[in-house]
Amino acid sequence: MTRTTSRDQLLVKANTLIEALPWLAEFAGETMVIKYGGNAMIDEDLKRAFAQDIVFLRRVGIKPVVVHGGGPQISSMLGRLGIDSEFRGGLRVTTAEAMDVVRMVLVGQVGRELVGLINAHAPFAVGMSGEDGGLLHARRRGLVVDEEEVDLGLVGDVASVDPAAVQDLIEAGRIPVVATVAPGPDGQVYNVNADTAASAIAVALGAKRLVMLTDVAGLYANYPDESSIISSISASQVEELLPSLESGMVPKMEACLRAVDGGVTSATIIDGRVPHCLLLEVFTDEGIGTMVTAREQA
Ligand SMILES: Nc1ncnc2c1ncn2[C@@H]1O[C@H](COP(=O)(O)OP(=O)(O)O)[C@@H](O)[C@H]1O
Ligand SMILES: CC(=O)N[C@@H](CCC(=O)OP(=O)(O)O)C(=O)O
Repeated sequence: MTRTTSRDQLLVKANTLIEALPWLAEFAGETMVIKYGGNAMIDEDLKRAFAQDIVFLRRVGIKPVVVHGGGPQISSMLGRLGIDSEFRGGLRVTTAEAMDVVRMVLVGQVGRELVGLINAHAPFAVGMSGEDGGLLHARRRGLVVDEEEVDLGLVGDVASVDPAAVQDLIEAGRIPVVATVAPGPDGQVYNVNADTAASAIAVALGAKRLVMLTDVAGLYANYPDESSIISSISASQVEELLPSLESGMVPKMEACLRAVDGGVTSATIIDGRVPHCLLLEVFTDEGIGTMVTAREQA
């Protein structure tokens, strides 16, 4: 067989690999929490590319922990079952009936699918939920809109994280894949927003990075004005922007803030619609998406 790749093409390939070199050194042995949003799970090729990226991280000595969402998948199942649901402040108002569906879809459907996609490469992935090994404990989450308390039903905030079960899996060379439902003090299971849970888990694990895949190119200062995309922003600047943000971006930016305030070096949102976005973010100099960094020192 004759080789058809030109010398220039070979050079581009070699340069791409070499560009990764400092990042491989920087992140080897570090824990990275990757939040995979339901809106980024749009087609089979993208999901397979995501699984490849996760296995890539693991193969180069990074310790990936996947925390997944599944909002659109939950909405679709609720629709099929004829159960209404609405969002307030980016959070799903969750009745007891809806909670059964949330748990079924996140643990039994989305989580299973991701485990299968990763394990098509090697048997690394182990699925779990916030209920397993006491990973997450929830408390009822309140929301105030226009100075009025909104009842979100069975929506939980993270009260505490016990990362031991996740650490055991990491030590064994596994990749934990976490669905974000969690028990409360009353024994009731709560629906925890996946951004919120990913951030709390990243802090508890002392993760180096939190990376969140979603369905936009990043944070826009003035959404959806494309020219207002932000590549890097400090936690204090995010805090100033928060009151002007809408829908799913509110819990997402709050989660980024909590992560960097809790010691995670950076929290980045990236465009999950771009194939291999995770590799591009972690192993290229420019990265993609919006990186939230620690507050400026006073
Ligand atoms: N300022 C903003 N910048 C980017 N996206 C925004 C902004 N304000 C609101 N959004 C919305 O937030 C959505 C992402 O949040 P969400 O739907 O919760 O995603 P995911 O399922 O990935 O967690 C985007 O699709 C976009 O419609
Ligand atoms: C309280 C709350 O809103 N929970 C989310 C949990 C799933 C999630 O967060 O999914 P994404 O990451 O895909 O948005 C929900 O019910 O949709």
